Formats: sequence, structure tokens, C-alpha cells
Amino acid sequence: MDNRLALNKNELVAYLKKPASQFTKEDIKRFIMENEVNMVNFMYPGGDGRLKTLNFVINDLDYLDEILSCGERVDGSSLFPFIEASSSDLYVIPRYRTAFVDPFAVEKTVTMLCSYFNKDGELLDSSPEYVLHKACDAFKKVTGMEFQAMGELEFYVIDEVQDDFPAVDQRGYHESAPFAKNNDFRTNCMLKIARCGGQIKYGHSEVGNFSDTDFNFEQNEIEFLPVAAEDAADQLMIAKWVIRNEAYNSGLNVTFAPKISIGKAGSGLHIHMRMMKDGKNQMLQDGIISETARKAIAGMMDLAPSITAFGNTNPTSYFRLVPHQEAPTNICWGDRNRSVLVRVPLGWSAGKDMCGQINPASVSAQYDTTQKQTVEMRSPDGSADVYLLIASLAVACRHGFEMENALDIAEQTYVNVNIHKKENKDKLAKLKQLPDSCVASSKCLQDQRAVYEEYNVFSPGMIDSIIARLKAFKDENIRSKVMDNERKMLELVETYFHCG
Ligand SMILES: NC(=O)CC[C@H](N)C(=O)O
Repeated sequence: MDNRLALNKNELVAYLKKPASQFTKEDIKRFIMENEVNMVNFMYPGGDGRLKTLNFVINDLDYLDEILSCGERVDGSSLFPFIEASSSDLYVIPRYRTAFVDPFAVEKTVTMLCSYFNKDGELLDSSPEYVLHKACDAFKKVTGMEFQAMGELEFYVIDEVQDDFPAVDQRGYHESAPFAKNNDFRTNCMLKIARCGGQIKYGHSEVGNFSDTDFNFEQNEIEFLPVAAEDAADQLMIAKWVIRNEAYNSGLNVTFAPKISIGKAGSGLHIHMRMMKDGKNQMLQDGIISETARKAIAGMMDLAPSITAFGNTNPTSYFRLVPHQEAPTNICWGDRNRSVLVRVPLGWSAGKDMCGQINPASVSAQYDTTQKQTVEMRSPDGSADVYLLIASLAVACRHGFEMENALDIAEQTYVNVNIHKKENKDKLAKLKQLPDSCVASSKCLQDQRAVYEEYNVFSPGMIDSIIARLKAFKDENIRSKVMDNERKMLELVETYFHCG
């Protein structure tokens, strides 16, 4: 077996001895027949950003072949708000490369994610997953590079309050047990996500940590490895589904909601990106951030006011985008600094063998660390439809290569200080602010929609429906409106507790 597959947690990969990207229909059938699999599930994202499930019981080989070859028919109008009930039938067709054994099913079940097709047998133009595909294609066409991404999924785990080894309020970052109470829960989730094909970088407890009289709220994070952007979105969808199921089965509650308590850390869904050519990362040049990366950053700086329309999709999203909580407020980028919108994190660019310095008994590593450099967009949160969000970022990065003044914009928006420190207030005053409500984001999307509609990535109908949805919240100046109204704030938190 290929050495790189030796530790792979996906049971189909281990059994078939090939990477998931090469699974064929015959492979799936063989696995099902030889492993006493009784059920097949199809899963696909609905308009609410969650994975939906369709079950099949397998007691006939011809029927198995039929569903794997033809997919199934579903009611699109019940899945997406933009599909009319009068002509609503859609097809869901399984993508074999996403197959995994459901880690929660009582009966052995093979699950696959599906793509939507219309009555004419074409990929559904307005399905979020196809929008992302089109965005990546357009990116490749314009730049000649592959757009890769990975998400940092933050969430709160909620449990009954325990008095022993109390965690310190807002000091939960990388805390160990027994001060952190949910490390086993998180590692169980990580293992199950890996069994479902997720490529995880690491997991840890996060800053947010607080209690009320009954409950303990502990923030956790699971971060992925950079992969092709379409796979990154699939993996985030699976991860949210796994984490919710694991919580439910363990008697815990979890939320990916952007903000559940004012003054405490919110939960973001930061997206890291890198651009690849011939398998090589293009983000660095001679050890510093490359011109290529700066153009992509400039595109994100220009479209930042409308990216929130995809990444921050309910009124509570805007409670999170406030100073001093490691969340962005203004349109700027910088190195390592968590007050900026786009961060260039440490990227092992010093070219020194640090491990060799402290492990003299080992042969020094010749590791190509240039592959590791990414840039991180920090505004999005867990309310986002992950396909549309990553599509909007692919559009923004592509836009950077089409802007004549991209490098000037990158220079003007660069900051190398914490913009919220008093001594930097002049700098802060010069930076544009992010929208402060769904309504404000909808206006920015209206102004910038042409860029998203180029290359037919987002259809005009889809942009219209996103604008209409955001406007309907009527949440202008939401932050000042709820500042002195805790009841209103809690009502909103409850309404959007299980968003996305
Ligand atoms: N360490 C971090 O970067 C925390 C991020 C923060 N929780 C947010 O809301 O974006």
C-alpha cells in the first residue's frame, strides 16, 4: 500500500488500498458486499447550510448499482428557498470520492456526499457546491493556479457547571485537562471527522471560557489542513455534522453561533488560503510574502465589505466584529497580528532547522517549509454557508489579479501594529470599517455584485436572494440597539444558536 495511506482513518481507504480521490463505483460496490454493509446514505447541503440525509437499505445488488449509477430525485423547493414548488424536482448524484463509513449509524452504513443536477442533467447552476466549483475554475482560468483552503472551526461546548479545577475566565487557550473539561470530547470528534475523510491539522481548547450558575461554556477549535477548496468546504460540512452528533450522543450541547455572550470571545470560522502551481505553494518569494499573495490580499481588501454578506449571515454575527476580542473590525492586513482582517501567520520562513537544534541525536530534517505559508481571512463565522463563503473568497482573490492597482491597495491597507491600542488611533481612523449589520452587508453586496457575477460564478438570481435575505433582518445599527437591552440580545442568541 502507498505509504501515505498507511495511517488513513477512512475504512474504505484502508480496505480498498487507494486514496479516496480514486474511488470508483465498482470499489464502493465491492466494499459494501465484502463488509456486510446494510445501508447507504446520501448527504447534501440544504439552503440552511446543513447536511441533509437520504437513507437506502441495500438488499439487492441491482438496486445498489442503480442508486450509485443514477442517484435519486429530491424536492428542491423544500431544500432551497430559491426553487419554485411548481418545478422543483432535482437529482442528487453521489460523489464516490467522498465515501465513508458513518461513525454514528447503528447499522453499518456507507455515506456519500452528493451534487445537485437539474432536469436537463446539468449541474444545478445555483447550488452552493457548484458555485464554489465555478469560482475555483474561474480562479484557475485567470491565474493559472489552484485555489486551496482550510477552515478553523470554533465552537462552544456547553455542559453542567463543575466546581473542581475551574477554568480561568477568557483564558482557555490550549488549556489542558482537568482545567479544560472537554478535551476527550474534542478528540473523539477529531477521530470521527478523520474517519469521514477529514484532513485535520490539530484541535485545542480556545480562549472563550465562562460559566453562569448552571452551565459551563468552553470554547474549542478544530483546524484543518489546506486542500483543494471544494474538498475544504466538504470537510467543514462533515465536521459540523460530526461535532453536533457527538455532542448529542454525549449529553452535551454545542454551538457554532458567532456570539453567545457580550464581552466574551465569539466563535469565528477563519479561512486560510494558499495558491498552488505545479504542486508548489506560491505564497512566498525569497522568504517573504510574494507579489502573488499580495495581489490576492488586495482583492480581499477591495471586496471585504461584501464578503461579510457570505460570511456573517445573521444579526448576531455583528456582535462578534468588535474590538479586543481577536475579531476584525476594520479593513486591513498584517503579519501575525490578530486585530487585522487578513493575517499572514508565521510560516516557517526563517529557513532554520529548529528541530535539529534541540534534537542533536536525529539527522537534520530537509523539510520544504515554504508549503506551509497561508493567509487567513478572519471575518467569517459559523453562520456562513461554507460553499458560498469559500466561493466568495476565491472570487476576491481572483479579483486581486484583475485589479490594476492591486499592489498599491495592498500597500495602503497594510498595518504592522495592534490597531486597537491607543497609540495607533490615527492609523485606525484611516482604515475603512467592516459592515455593522446584515442590512449594511446587503448594501455592500449590491454595490459590488458585478465582480461575483463575472464568469457566471454567482447567478444574478442567487445574489438577489442573498441580498433579500440579509435585508429582511432589518437589523440596521444592531449593536447600539441591543447594547442596553440584554433581553433582546439573548432572544437573538437563542434564535440563531444552531445557525449554519
Ligand atoms: N485565536 C483566535 O484567533 C480567536 C479568534 C476569535 N475567537 C474570533 O472570534 O475570531
